[in-house]
Amino acid sequence: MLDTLFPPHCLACGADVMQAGLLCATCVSQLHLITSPYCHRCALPFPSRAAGGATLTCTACAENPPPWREGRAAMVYDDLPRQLILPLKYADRTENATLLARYMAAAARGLVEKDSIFIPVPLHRVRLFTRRYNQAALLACALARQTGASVLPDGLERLRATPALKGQGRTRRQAIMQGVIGVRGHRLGDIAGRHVIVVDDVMTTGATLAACASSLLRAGAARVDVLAAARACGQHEQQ
Ligand SMILES: O=P(O)(O)OC[C@H]1O[C@@H](O)[C@H](O)[C@@H]1O
Repeated sequence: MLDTLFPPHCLACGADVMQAGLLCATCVSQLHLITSPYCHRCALPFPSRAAGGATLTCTACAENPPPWREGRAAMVYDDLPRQLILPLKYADRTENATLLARYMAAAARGLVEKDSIFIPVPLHRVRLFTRRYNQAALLACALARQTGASVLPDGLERLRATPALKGQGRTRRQAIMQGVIGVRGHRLGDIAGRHVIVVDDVMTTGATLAACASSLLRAGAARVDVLAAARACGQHEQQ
């Protein structure tokens, strides 16, 4: 009945689909899912297994290892993921989180244990007030529903408002994120000794996820991994 009144549409292009919450076949074929081989620290796809060396680690991560243990991302951040993530972030298309989380859960296979906790990258309270929701928290909650692991949507907080990272290089992004993320005091007991997976929509340089991972490790998390819906790389790095 509802499908007759509101026929389901592809979440990216709007074409008719059989079931709500999905992509049409054409859009699915445009997704570049990140499958092996990729850098195990930052999820950067490698052109070949040999390119990652014996440890499957990219040069940037080998030279400057990130604070987290493993990094995964579901897809390359190119045109199609942009059509899902930007509306999720800026146009109230919150239903896109469920679909993206499905791809993220697949990318995180083998990483999520039943006692793992998903914690989203936090928004500053002013940004949260204007946007009314945190897109990373929606992804983390959908991941928890889909995997059976737990979620702490308010585990981390952004201690001060930061300028947009779009268009900024790695060094500037790291400087902007310095000391910006903290663990909420009332969540310290939930985090100490636990395996945490930090969740975000996009990983570009990893500066944001690194700030989160460092705070969680300082707060006593036993292990921190990171999981993004999309990994910006190459010509798609500016977002
Ligand atoms: O910190 P890096 O990985 O450079 O940039 C990714 C961040 O920049 C934001 O737009 C994204 O939502 C994400 O939080």
